[in-house]
Amino acid sequence: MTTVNDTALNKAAPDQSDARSHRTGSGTASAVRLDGVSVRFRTKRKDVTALSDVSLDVARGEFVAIVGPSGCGKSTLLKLVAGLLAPSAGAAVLGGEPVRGPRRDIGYVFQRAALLDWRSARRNILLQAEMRGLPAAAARARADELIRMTGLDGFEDAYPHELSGGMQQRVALCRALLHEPPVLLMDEPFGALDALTREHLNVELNRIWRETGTTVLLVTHSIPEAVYLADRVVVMSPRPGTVTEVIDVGLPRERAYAATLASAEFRGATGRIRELLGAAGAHD
Ligand SMILES: Nc1ncnc2c1ncn2[C@@H]1O[C@H](COP(=O)(O)OP(=O)(O)OP(=O)(O)O)[C@@H](O)[C@H]1O
Repeated sequence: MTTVNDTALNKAAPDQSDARSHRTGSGTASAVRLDGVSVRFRTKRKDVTALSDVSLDVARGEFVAIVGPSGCGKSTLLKLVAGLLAPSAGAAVLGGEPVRGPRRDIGYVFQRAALLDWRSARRNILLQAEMRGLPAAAARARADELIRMTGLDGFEDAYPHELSGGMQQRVALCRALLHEPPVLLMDEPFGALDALTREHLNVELNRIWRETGTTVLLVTHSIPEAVYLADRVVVMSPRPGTVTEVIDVGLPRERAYAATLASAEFRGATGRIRELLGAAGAHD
């Protein structure tokens, strides 16, 4: 398994993981792969098949968004990649290595920032380094870089209650990126924010993704958010979740917000996704 010591705070990490990463049949480096994955939950009352035969190949540096009706297994899919869940069938492969348990070479951002109230923004970010036993000076330098990148300068010493919801999510994003994970998993990270803040954070995330070169898997309920941010959008069916279609957005990676939303590619992709989700009876 790739450990944090292999990659953390090491500028050369992406190249190293490239050397290790699995090569697919087409010859592209694959950051995340799901091979015919199914997940079945057995509880006392009933069995639930959350995912059924899901296959997906995400290239290094790619941004993939996942949309689908509530309960179709989107969070389950991210947990599989993180190694927090084992598949009932099939396999997840991360950085060329089969996922056999919790992986440390990922960053995870959830809907709620889950910051520690008694720690400042900077010290919440540095928690990642403390938990991983990373060298303190390098971690502080990286935290400062991320604080600048996310526009949190001036708020480093503020406590969570002194930060807006959007700022708290920025802190959570910095914490998830501190150890320079090759793969960032985001589960509805902006779902609790107001529309304007969400828009700002979409623009920032697009820039941060381009600057860091991190592979991103984003679960979202927002079709415009998925299309604005992603190279490809995976549309899933109602439970048991399967891949209905993968939409290639076909936009350049650098995306001015208003111009992107007005583009034919954006309208085409959002229209197609609405059609697919509508056909599944899952979306207005
Ligand atoms: N630990 C668990 N035990 C039993 N069932 C579970 C467990 N985790 C998830 N499920 C079930 O698996 C299905 C998929 O859940 P999951 O949270 O992945 O869906 P989702 O697409 O992320 O939903 P939402 O969009 O509402 O967040 C649901 O029916 C859920 O009830």
